[in-house]
Amino acid sequence: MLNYQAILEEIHTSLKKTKNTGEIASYIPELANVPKNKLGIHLQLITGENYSVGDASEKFSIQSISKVLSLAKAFQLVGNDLWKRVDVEPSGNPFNHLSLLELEDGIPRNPLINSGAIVIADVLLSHLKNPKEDFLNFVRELTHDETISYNEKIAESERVTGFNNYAAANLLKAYGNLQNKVEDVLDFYFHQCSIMMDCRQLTNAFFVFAHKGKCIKDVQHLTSSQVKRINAIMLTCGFYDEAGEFAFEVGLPGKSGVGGGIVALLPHCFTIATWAPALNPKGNSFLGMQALEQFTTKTKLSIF
Ligand SMILES: NC(=O)CC[C@H](N)C(=O)O
Repeated sequence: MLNYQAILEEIHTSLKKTKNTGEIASYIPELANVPKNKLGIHLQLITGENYSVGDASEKFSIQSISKVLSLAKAFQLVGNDLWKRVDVEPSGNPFNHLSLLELEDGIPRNPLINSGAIVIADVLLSHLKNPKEDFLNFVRELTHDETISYNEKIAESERVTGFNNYAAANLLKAYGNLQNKVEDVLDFYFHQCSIMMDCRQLTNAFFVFAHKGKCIKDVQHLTSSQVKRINAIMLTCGFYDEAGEFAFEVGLPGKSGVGGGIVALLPHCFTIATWAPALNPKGNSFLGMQALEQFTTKTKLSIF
């Protein structure tokens, strides 16, 4: 039997000694206020045991990690029709690149790059009565946690500096792949990215992807086929142009965000979340990637 607590502590100790060459994302000014040296890891086994180390109970902005949750809600609402508007291929490009979007007639490569997530936001706007409220309720239902909320300051900070996302949304609109107003879709998108969670809450939220669509309280939210597809998209697209590297080093489906969070999972076994806000040049947490590499190497638990 593995001593998970001891393993997490070993990883934490070793990474605290590592020179952190990552940089905090400052293109969203409000994110730049977070101390660089934070490091938290939380592990939740499918059997319900929990293990924590470091700053695992401090909340941070989940940013692009929210794209998996919005994808899950949209997939639940419209099923396979979703794939008419967004593809499922890795982009091999940074999360905010637009060149492929133009080459491919306004169909984003996948739902986890910004343009793809903006299309998903548009789908949710068209299908939810009170989009921001209903989406937040979905996240709260998955986690059974009413304390999870948007961070209005971060959403506003991104709105006033989000020129690249405005460009993406306008391009999508020009190609006829947005039904709602650019401003409304982006308002929803900036809010979903601003959601605050700690590492433990993230392992609760992503439990559904490790447990055939059932959340921590055993309620079925997605079919096992939907979960299989979402996990495949996380594995191939969850880390943008570093998805190959993450599969190679860690070997788990997962998702990163520019707030410094990463969540990953082994189907039928566990979910794990890390938070270390300084990012590598590809926009993924510098220490978080290493923490997860060490975890799957030490435990020999990966999908491969
Ligand atoms: N990779 C990320 O976390 C990016 C999300 C961020 N809100 C953006 O759109 O730029």
